[in-house]
Amino acid sequence: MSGHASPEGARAGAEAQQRAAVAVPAPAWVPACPGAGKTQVITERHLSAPVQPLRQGRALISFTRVARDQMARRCRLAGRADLVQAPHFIGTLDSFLWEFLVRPLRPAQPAPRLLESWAGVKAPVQGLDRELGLHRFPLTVDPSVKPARERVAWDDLDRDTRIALDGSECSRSTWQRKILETRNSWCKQGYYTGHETRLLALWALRDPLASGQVLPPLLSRFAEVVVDEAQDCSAADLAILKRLHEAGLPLVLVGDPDQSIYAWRGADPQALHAFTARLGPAPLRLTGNWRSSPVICRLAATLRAGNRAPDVSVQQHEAIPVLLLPTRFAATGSRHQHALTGTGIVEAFRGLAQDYGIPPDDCLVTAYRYATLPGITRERPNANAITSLAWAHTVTHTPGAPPSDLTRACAVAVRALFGYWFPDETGGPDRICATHRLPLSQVNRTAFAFLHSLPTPNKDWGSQVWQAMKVWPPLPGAAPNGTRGRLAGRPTIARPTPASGIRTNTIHQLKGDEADGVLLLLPEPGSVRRWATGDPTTDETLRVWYVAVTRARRLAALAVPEDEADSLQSLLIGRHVPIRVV
Ligand SMILES: Nc1ncnc2c1ncn2[C@@H]1O[C@H](COP(=O)(O)OP(=O)(O)OP(=O)(O)O)[C@@H](O)[C@H]1O
Repeated sequence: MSGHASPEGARAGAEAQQRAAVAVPAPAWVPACPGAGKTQVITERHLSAPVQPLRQGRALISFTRVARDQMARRCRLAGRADLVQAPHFIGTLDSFLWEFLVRPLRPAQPAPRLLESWAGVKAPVQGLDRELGLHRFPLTVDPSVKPARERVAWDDLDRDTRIALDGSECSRSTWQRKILETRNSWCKQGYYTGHETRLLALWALRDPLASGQVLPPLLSRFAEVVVDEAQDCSAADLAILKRLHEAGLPLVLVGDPDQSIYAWRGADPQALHAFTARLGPAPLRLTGNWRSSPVICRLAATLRAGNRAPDVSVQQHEAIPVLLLPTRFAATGSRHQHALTGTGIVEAFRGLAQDYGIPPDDCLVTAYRYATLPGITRERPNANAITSLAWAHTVTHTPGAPPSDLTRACAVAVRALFGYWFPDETGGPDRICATHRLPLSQVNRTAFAFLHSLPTPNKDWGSQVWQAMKVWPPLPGAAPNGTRGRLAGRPTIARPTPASGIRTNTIHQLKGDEADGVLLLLPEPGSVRRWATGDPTTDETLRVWYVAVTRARRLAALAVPEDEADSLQSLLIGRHVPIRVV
């Protein structure tokens, strides 16, 4: 679209690209820039399906439940609730593989269940010199060997788990054996997560007998499978998709390789490139950015591989410069200080955004790591049980907490109470409820009331929680046994921040999101050198920053250590990015 000098030309060009992507026959590869309207294109493609009942459907696959819900909502809003139901399918890749390649081959009893993570059940790895939850050990699949090999992703352990393991006398291979043993025993009880789903899907597609069972129903059900955010596919995901493609399932992959930020979880840009090259005659590119201003498109171009020209900004023509905020970073996020005014960095950003007419609820503050974000209380993914419960407690005392957080908080409390009330039962909460005929609504109400009644987390919270657990009226069937189920340790409590009205989240959590104003915190010393000299092809951190700045519609702001501000300013001026140091 580089030939479209006028705004009208740019818009017409971007619209033509979108129309072409809506209509391209499968198999196809649609690489798209940030803000290209990928979700829009995929939904339009789906909405173009005839209204009469179809023998075959379309599957729309995404990586997050948020994206899934968004696509389903758009279909309903367009008056096409039929497109959300069979023979169509809208869901995550995990649930698609589970539904069509894995579950049909599992024994009917115990009823197979797909868990979001092992954190959903009480699954301790026991028998070694310390006990750690199974969910703390990420597993990966190597699809290049047959049968596909799995292993613990030791490099991806969180800090707490690494520290716990460093103190263990047992070797990594002993741990791995125990971890896989524990996992296998849960699979025998019918529980699986996305990892086992991939492993079993690969096996099913490679085994002639199994694939003879699962492929024909899949091929007859779907005329097309569209995969959104294809850059997030792991090597195992791609191996599965490749098999499906070879079996004749028409695939459309849509994605932005520059936004590939899951290498740590196995995403493999090279494998994606090799696979998509075989998909269609030529990629169908979307190069118009409907979200961001030209200044933001310029800024983003400095963070991506290949020195390509900035994307065309389709509908935003305001020239708010990039704001550069020299910052005194502190060890905790809530103490970061704006150097010029001495106020908190979020407060400073809030004022600046307001000067441009952007209200706080249209702003986002983001950083690579939770730890460096101003500390709204968030659920840490691998926290120990007492810290998770402290998080859950905070959620129930936060006015306007999002419903998804409340649901999770309730689940954390159910796990804690069930651990004490049903210490001998090995199944997940769903199975315990079924065994004791406990209605889920009653369980949730009880857990919520218990959580709400707890004192504010403090250093003696562990014993206070324990006292509260012991006296809370138990549900029918409860059989506590001594101190089993007592939550050990002290909670790690996030520092509450004064309500700024601004959303904060890590960049990985912001995928697909957008806001008028975005502040990216870059507290790590050396960030500017990395920006200037790093190669986004190999340096994932630069791609993560790319995702962050491309969330912004009108205003992008960067907080960097005071002594690095000058170099970032020169770097951006050298790349023709309008900038204002504030
Ligand atoms: N044809 C269009 N007309 C008007 N607005 C559009 C059009 N296409 C997309 N948009 C808007 O542009 C913004 C970006 O779209 P969307 O979120 O679908 O992009 P995306 O390709 O998924 O981006 P990313 O990968 O960066 O998350 C949205 O606000 C969307 O409503």
